[in-house]
Amino acid sequence: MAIGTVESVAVVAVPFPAQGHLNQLMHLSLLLASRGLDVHYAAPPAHLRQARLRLHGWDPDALRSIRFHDLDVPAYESPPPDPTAPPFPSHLMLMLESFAVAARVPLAALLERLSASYRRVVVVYDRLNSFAAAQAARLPNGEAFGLQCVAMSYNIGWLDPEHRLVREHGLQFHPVEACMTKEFVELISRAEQDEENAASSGILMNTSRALEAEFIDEIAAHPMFKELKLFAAGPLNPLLDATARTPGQTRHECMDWLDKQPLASVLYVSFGTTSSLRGDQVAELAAALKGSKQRFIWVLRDADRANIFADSGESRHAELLSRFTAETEGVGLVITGWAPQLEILAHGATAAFMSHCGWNSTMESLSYGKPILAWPMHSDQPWDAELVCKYLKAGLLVRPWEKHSEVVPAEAIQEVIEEAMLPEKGMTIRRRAKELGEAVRASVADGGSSRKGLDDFVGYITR
Ligand SMILES: O=c1ccn([C@@H]2O[C@H](COP(=O)(O)OP(=O)(O)O[C@H]3O[C@H](CO)[C@@H](O)[C@H](O)[C@H]3O)[C@@H](O)[C@H]2O)c(=O)[nH]1
Repeated sequence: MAIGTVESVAVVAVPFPAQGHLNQLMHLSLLLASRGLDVHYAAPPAHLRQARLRLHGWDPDALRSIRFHDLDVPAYESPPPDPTAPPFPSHLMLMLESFAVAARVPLAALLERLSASYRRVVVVYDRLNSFAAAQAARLPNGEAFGLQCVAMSYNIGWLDPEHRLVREHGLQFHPVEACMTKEFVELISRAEQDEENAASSGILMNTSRALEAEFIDEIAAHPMFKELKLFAAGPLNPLLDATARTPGQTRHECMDWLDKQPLASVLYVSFGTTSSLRGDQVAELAAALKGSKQRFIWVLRDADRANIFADSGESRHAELLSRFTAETEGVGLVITGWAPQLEILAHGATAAFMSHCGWNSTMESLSYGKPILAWPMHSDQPWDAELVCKYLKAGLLVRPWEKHSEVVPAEAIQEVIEEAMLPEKGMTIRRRAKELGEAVRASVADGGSSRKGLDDFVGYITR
């Protein structure tokens, strides 16, 4: 597509500044750039750096196909997470509030500049950043689409926790106020209001009909959504092949260890980038991993700070770790830095994923056909755990949400690990996850529903 002519279309991606969101718009941006579109990705400087540094599943050279723009926001505090507090990442709120207010001005300036040289400016904003839709609406040639970064079925429960589909499938939608802070519920409500006022054209969904077809159809018919164009185009995360290698990237040392393990023998344990386990819970999990005698890779890190570069990288579990790694040498690995999650999940030696059920981890695990040992921590995660365990039947619950303020004892964790990992016991969920993995991969292949979703989106914005 020609650059800088009035004939062309510019896509401007405006991610919410937290890892689980930065990466989804980054994957989408790279997919759109690979279709020849001019893609601009705008975020505060530290978050641009973070998104590029933690790019996964893509050759880093692909980043050259996107133009990055700083959305300068005033300095914000970047405190460490408090592992003794409830697990919601409240330490990010100062930055998130400051971003929502301050990013409007530099974004408006960027959009005005682009508006003058492109036929159409398409703003794809994270739905938590609906202020960006309002900025697009001010342009004579602007159009806005929201990116839904969580499960589409989550919207059903949010709109109506007693919805027919929730009831019919025997699912439970836990009240949002019980899963996140009041401040964050307010932030979401403001975003919803902004989105409604800005009259966005539609929503792109990072989900696949292979997982959520009936929820997607229900949303499409809902009065709040039926005027919108909906495109289910997920998973946006790259699907690596069986070699589990990302072209152009240096392989993490844990992959050499995985190469030496038998097929489907390793449990991968990680809780994403917004949860920190209490010290006593870490000790119980360590005892369960050791007691289960299963091979494992455990990513033991605290939640990200608002500015990840303000973190020294030191682990508060150094003492436990030195003992634990000696006791489990040869059986497992602990990673305290950034783990190559996509490569680990793609690898044939990985059998299952103990996860907090962030939507990325859920999609990534299922797209690689790996069952989930679900241990939700906050926000949409309790719903994702319901979806995975009860609806898709590709997981086991480690801890029901009702017990979220309790420490889960080692015996209970170990029992679930054994159920999932031992050949005869875990067979059902492993088989089901494999089937889903195949269906998800088919949906992004030629002729698949998610491939069509992305094609339709590109066709629409370049009309
Ligand atoms: O060492 C690590 C740790 C994480 N990841 C990646 O980081 C992302 C983490 O995202 P996710 O699994 O969604 O967890 P969170 O970071 O907790 O995500 C936040 O954002 C999600 C999308 O909105 C929500 O579903 C979650 O509830 C919310 O906590 C995934 O792509 C992982 O592959 C790595 O590659 N290496």
